[in-house]
Amino acid sequence: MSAQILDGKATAAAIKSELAQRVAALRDRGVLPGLGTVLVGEDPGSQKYVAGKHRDCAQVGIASIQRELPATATQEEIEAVVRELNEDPACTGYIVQLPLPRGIDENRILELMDPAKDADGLHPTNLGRLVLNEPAPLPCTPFGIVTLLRHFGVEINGAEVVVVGRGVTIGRPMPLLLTRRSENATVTQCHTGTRDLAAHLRRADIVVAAAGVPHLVKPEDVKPGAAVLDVGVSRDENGKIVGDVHPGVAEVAGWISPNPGGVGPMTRAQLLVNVVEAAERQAASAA
Ligand SMILES: Nc1nc(=O)c2c([nH]1)NC[C@@H]1CN(c3ccc(C(=O)N[C@@H](CCC(=O)O)C(=O)O)cc3)C=[N+]21
Repeated sequence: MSAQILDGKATAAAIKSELAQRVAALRDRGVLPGLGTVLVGEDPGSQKYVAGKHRDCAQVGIASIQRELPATATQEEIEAVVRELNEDPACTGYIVQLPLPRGIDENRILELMDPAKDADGLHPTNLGRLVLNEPAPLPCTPFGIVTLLRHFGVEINGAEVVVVGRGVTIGRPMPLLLTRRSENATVTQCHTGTRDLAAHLRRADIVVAAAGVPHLVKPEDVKPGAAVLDVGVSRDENGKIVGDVHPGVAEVAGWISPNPGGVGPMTRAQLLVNVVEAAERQAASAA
């Protein structure tokens, strides 16, 4: 038996076609959503992701505002671009592509962003709102994972979930989303300090593997029928994506997200959701 595929590419396409209608309605009211991206340095992976985001924008009718700085950019130069996007009415939402070059204070950059334009949901005010159960743009990857599970009818309510990883973009916010009353999961967060990862994994109905360790989740550690989400995007020597989930897991799991084609496209789709919702709110408060 082989796991059912949590097809992020197809699900993202469905979300994008719904968003295209909402963007058309906004444009009829004279509002044009615009996504800004700030890319610092020449990392080929980051360039590829940012290019993908602008391609998605074109598909749904969102304007693209691209800002690129060299790897040698200073803290002050990056902050100047952030201030410029905060002021630019054409930019209704934006992201600063992470990681930033060494020596740059990432948190200070995130904090400087206008939280109303935070398309990633990573501004401290918006992460705080998530903790406080207040409406806010949600971090795109955790949001995309919840949407993907819902789309395929994977039961989240009452599920035992193991999140592997404690990074700021996925590992830390993921349990906050999953433990809301609307999701109602029980979550264990594992990380490099976890004594017996396999023991936790074996009990999980849903595994979110976001450690960035190639093939960390092995077939023998997965409960038969579990849903396994592969968030890792390590690269092998040929530049090919290697996930956190061993390919053999597909023979044990009930559902598995392919990588590529799973969580990545969902992340991008939820980014567009955040941009459109920010534009809708900005239009409502201007009216
Ligand atoms: N401020 C910020 N926000 C982010 O959302 C953010 C970031 N920084 N830094 C880097 C990570 C990485 N990330 C990905 C998004 C889409 C794919 C994606 O769509 N991947 C395709 C394949 C792409 C390929 O083949 O390289 C797929 O999975 O099918 C991957 C990775 C967003 N990130």
